[in-house]
Amino acid sequence: MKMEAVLNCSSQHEKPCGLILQYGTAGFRTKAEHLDHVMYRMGLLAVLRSKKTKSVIGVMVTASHNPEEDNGVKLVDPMGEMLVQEWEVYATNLANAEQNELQAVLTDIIQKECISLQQEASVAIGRDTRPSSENLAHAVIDGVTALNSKYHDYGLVTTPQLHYIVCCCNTEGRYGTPTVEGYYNKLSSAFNNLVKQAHDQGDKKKCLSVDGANGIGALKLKEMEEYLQSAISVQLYNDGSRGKLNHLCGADYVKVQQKPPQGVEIKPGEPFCSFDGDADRIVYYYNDSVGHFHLLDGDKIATLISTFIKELLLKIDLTLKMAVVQTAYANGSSTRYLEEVMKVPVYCAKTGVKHLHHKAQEFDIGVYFEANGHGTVLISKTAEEQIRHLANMEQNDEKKKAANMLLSLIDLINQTVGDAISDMLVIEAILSLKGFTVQTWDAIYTDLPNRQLKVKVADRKVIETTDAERRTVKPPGLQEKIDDLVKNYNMSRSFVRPSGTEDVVRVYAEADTQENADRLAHEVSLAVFHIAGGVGEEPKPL
Ligand SMILES: CC(=O)N[C@H]1[C@@H](OP(=O)(O)O)O[C@H](CO)[C@@H](O)[C@@H]1O
Ligand SMILES: [Mg+2]
Repeated sequence: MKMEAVLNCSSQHEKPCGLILQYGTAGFRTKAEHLDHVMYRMGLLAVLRSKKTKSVIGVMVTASHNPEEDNGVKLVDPMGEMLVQEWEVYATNLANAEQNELQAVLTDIIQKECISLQQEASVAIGRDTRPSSENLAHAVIDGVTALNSKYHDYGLVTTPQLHYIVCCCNTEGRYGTPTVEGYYNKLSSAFNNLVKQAHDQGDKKKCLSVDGANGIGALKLKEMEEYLQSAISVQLYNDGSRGKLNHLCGADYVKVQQKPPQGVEIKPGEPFCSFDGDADRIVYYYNDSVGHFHLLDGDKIATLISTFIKELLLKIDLTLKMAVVQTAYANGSSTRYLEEVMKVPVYCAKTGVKHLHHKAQEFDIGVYFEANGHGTVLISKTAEEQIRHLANMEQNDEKKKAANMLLSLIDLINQTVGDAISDMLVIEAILSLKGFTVQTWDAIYTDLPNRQLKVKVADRKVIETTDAERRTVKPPGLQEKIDDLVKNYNMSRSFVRPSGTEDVVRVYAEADTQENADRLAHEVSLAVFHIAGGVGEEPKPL
C-alpha cells in the first residue's frame, strides 16, 4: 500500500476539524457538505473489506428518507447484507480520524483483521438522485483508486438494486445477472409468471398509483415499466420532475403523518403506495368511501406475505419453520393476529434492519418487516431446494403449481434487503392470486390507534433500553412512570428509545382509541422530558 498516496489524496478530502460522526442504524448520515472526507474514507474501508472477504463490496451514497440537503453512505457486505457490525466501529474510527491519525487507524484495521494487501479488491458504487450524490460518489472512487483497487460505478440505482448487484457479483451470477437490466429481467419474469396464474385476470390489467418520493425509485420504476407492461399499469406521482426529494411525500411522511402525500388526489378505494427516497421502503394506503385514510404498513405487508406463503406450504404438504420478525413499533393487533389466528411465531428485534435480518436468518422462511415498510423474506437454501424438488418431481398438478408459485415468489423477492419495487410486485401478485383488493387485505385485522412523537433531550444516551427496546432501564424512575401511565388506558402499550438516526428520543403509544393513544403518547413524552433531561419547550398535547 502506498500510504503516501493515500494520505496525499486524503488531504484533498479534508475532514472538518472536530467533526464527530457515527456509523449508525443505517450508515453515516448528516448534512451533505460534511461528508466528502467520510466518502473518501469509506472508499478506503470498502477496499479493505473487499480484500478481507475476497469479494465485491458495495458502497451506496444515499440518505434515504432524510431531507434532500442531507446525504449519507452505507456499505454492502458480500451477500448483499448490511456491513457486519464488528466493522461499524472501524468505519466510525476512520470517519473521525484527524488527518494526522489516518495512517494509524488504517494500519490498526489491517493488523487487527490480518488483511493481505496483495489481495485484489473490487468495489461496486451506487448513488441516489440527491444533487450532492454525484460528487460524493466521486470521493468514494478517489478512496478506492488511492488504494489501487478496481471499482464499478453503477451510477443512479436504488439501494436494493445495489445490494442485489453485490450479491450477484459474489455468487457467480447464481442470484442473477449483476446489472440493473438483470434485476429488471429477473423480477419481471417472476412477476409475469405469477400473475399469469391468477383466475380473474381477463383483459383487466392491474392499476396502481405510486408516490415515488421524487427520488430514485420513481426513476427506476419508470425504466422497469416496459418490462411489466402486460401485467400492471403504474401511475407515477412525485416522479422527481418537479418536487423536492421526500418533501411532503414518500413512505416516511405517509407513515408518520398518517396521511397521503400532499398534492395527490385519491379517489375512494383507489390503491396507492409510497416509496422512500432510496426505494427500500414501501407503504400502501387508500381512502374509503367516507374519506377516511387507511394505511397498510409493514405489519400489514408481513401479514399478507406470510399468510400467502403459509397457504402454499399447506398445499404442498411441506413443513418448514416459518417466523415473522418485527420491532417494538409493530402494531399490537398485527402481533396478536399473527400469533393467535395464524399461529405463526413472532419475534421482536431491535430497531434497524440488520437486527431483523439476522433473526430472520434463523428460520427456513423468515419474514421480517419494520412497521415503516422496510422488510423482505429470507428463504433458506435447504427450503428452496425442497420446494424445487417438489416442483420437479410432484405428479399432482395442483401441488406442482403451488410449488412453482413459491419458486417464482422466491425469484421476485429481493432477499438481500427490503426493496420497495420488489415488495410492491410481491404484494400486487399476491393480491391478484388471492383475488383481493386493498380493502380485503386491510380487513384481515384492524390496527390499534397509535401515535409516534419525538422529544428533544440534552443527551439521548441517558436512556438505556432492554427487552428489544420495549423497556427502559435508565434513567431511574422512567419505566415505572411509563408503566403507571399505560395502566390508565385500555389495550395500551407505550415505550421510548433513543433514535439511532436523529438526535431525539422516540415515543410510541397505542391504545383503544386515537384520542387515548394521543393522550398517552403526550403523557409519556412529558415523562421523558422531565426524567431524561428535556430541552426547549415542554411537549404540548396534540
Ligand atoms: C421508528 C422508525 O421508523 N425508525 C427508523 C429509523 O431509525 P431510528 O433509530 O428510530 O432513528 O431509521 C432507520 C434507518 O432507516 C430505520 O431502520 C428505523 O426503522
Ligand atoms: Mg430507505
